[in-house]
Amino acid sequence: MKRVSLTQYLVEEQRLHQNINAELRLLIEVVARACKRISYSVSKGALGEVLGSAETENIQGEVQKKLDVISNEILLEANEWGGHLAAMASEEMETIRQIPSRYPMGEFLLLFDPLDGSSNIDVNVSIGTIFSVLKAPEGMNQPTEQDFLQPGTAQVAAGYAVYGPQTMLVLTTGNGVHCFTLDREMGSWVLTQSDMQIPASTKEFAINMSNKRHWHPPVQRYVDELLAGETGPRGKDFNMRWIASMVADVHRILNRGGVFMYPADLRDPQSPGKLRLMYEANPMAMIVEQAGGAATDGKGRILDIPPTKLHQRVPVFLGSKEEVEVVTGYHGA
Ligand SMILES: O=P(O)(O)OC[C@H]1O[C@](O)(COP(=O)(O)O)[C@@H](O)[C@@H]1O
Ligand SMILES: [Mg+2]
Ligand SMILES: [Mg+2]
Repeated sequence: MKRVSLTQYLVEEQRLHQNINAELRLLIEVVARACKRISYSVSKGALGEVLGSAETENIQGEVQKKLDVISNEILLEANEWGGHLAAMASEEMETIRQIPSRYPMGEFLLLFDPLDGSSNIDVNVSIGTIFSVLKAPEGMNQPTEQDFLQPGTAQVAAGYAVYGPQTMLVLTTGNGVHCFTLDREMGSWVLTQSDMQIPASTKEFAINMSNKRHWHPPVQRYVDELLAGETGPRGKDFNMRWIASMVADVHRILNRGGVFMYPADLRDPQSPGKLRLMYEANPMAMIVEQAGGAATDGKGRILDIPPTKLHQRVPVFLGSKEEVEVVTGYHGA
């Protein structure tokens, strides 16, 4: 097998499509290097004293795990001196992080969920890192939070690393979705899947069923029909999977299809769901669409949502196109 490294892929992509300039390539390489470091910390577990709670709270009011904090620090430190970024935003930080003035300011904005699936850290189940890249507005002096509030369609790149049995990096720069596997001996990312495609139809769904009694009627109806199986209105049996790490659930769907749902529910009518638009929904929606799938908030395309705040939450329905269309249709879209 001819081995293609991440750098070779990025250089070739620029040669063919002119969509990854040197600054963007550097940014992606720095993020990938940071993910490699996070992967090493994750794999050390108790030996590296990285498990357990940090006993601090993040801006979302969630108790942080040590690895949430460590991963956030790794990504901040790796990116602040690179010269490719104007500023960063993280699920774990209240507001944006400027690049220190001693470093040159670059043309991109980076957003990340440094450690996705925190509840799985201490039980050795797949977790990940999600990132999104936007262009900084032209002529900007010091970036502000407002500069980050761009719709998902404005993303120039999105990706995630999944720390599972293998560590993988899944990336899109708007020209298909490609997967790189970390070769630990060589310390390099090797292209192992090109042009990943999500099958349009599926017999698998992913949702946290324990919230069923709180769901809105369209979600109740949709999932009841799936559960009714072969003799129900859908005429086929569906299987269910729920890992509780979005990265791992989306990675499965990219590989064999499926529909992933995290709806808003009746518990808190003010809260539009659990997942965060800027760090989770937008980058995953870009990846899923680039792989031929669909991603909506039940009403419309996630990538078209105009963000109003950095830590905004949204309902999410994504994956195999036919199923996303059915559940979105039930919301009256
Ligand atoms: O525990 P629940 O309610 O099933 O939620 C699981 C969801 O929450 C998340 O873990 C949120 O991510 P964080 O760990 O980054 O907060 C998703 O990855 C996952 O899909
Ligand atoms: Mg997350
Ligand atoms: Mg997280």
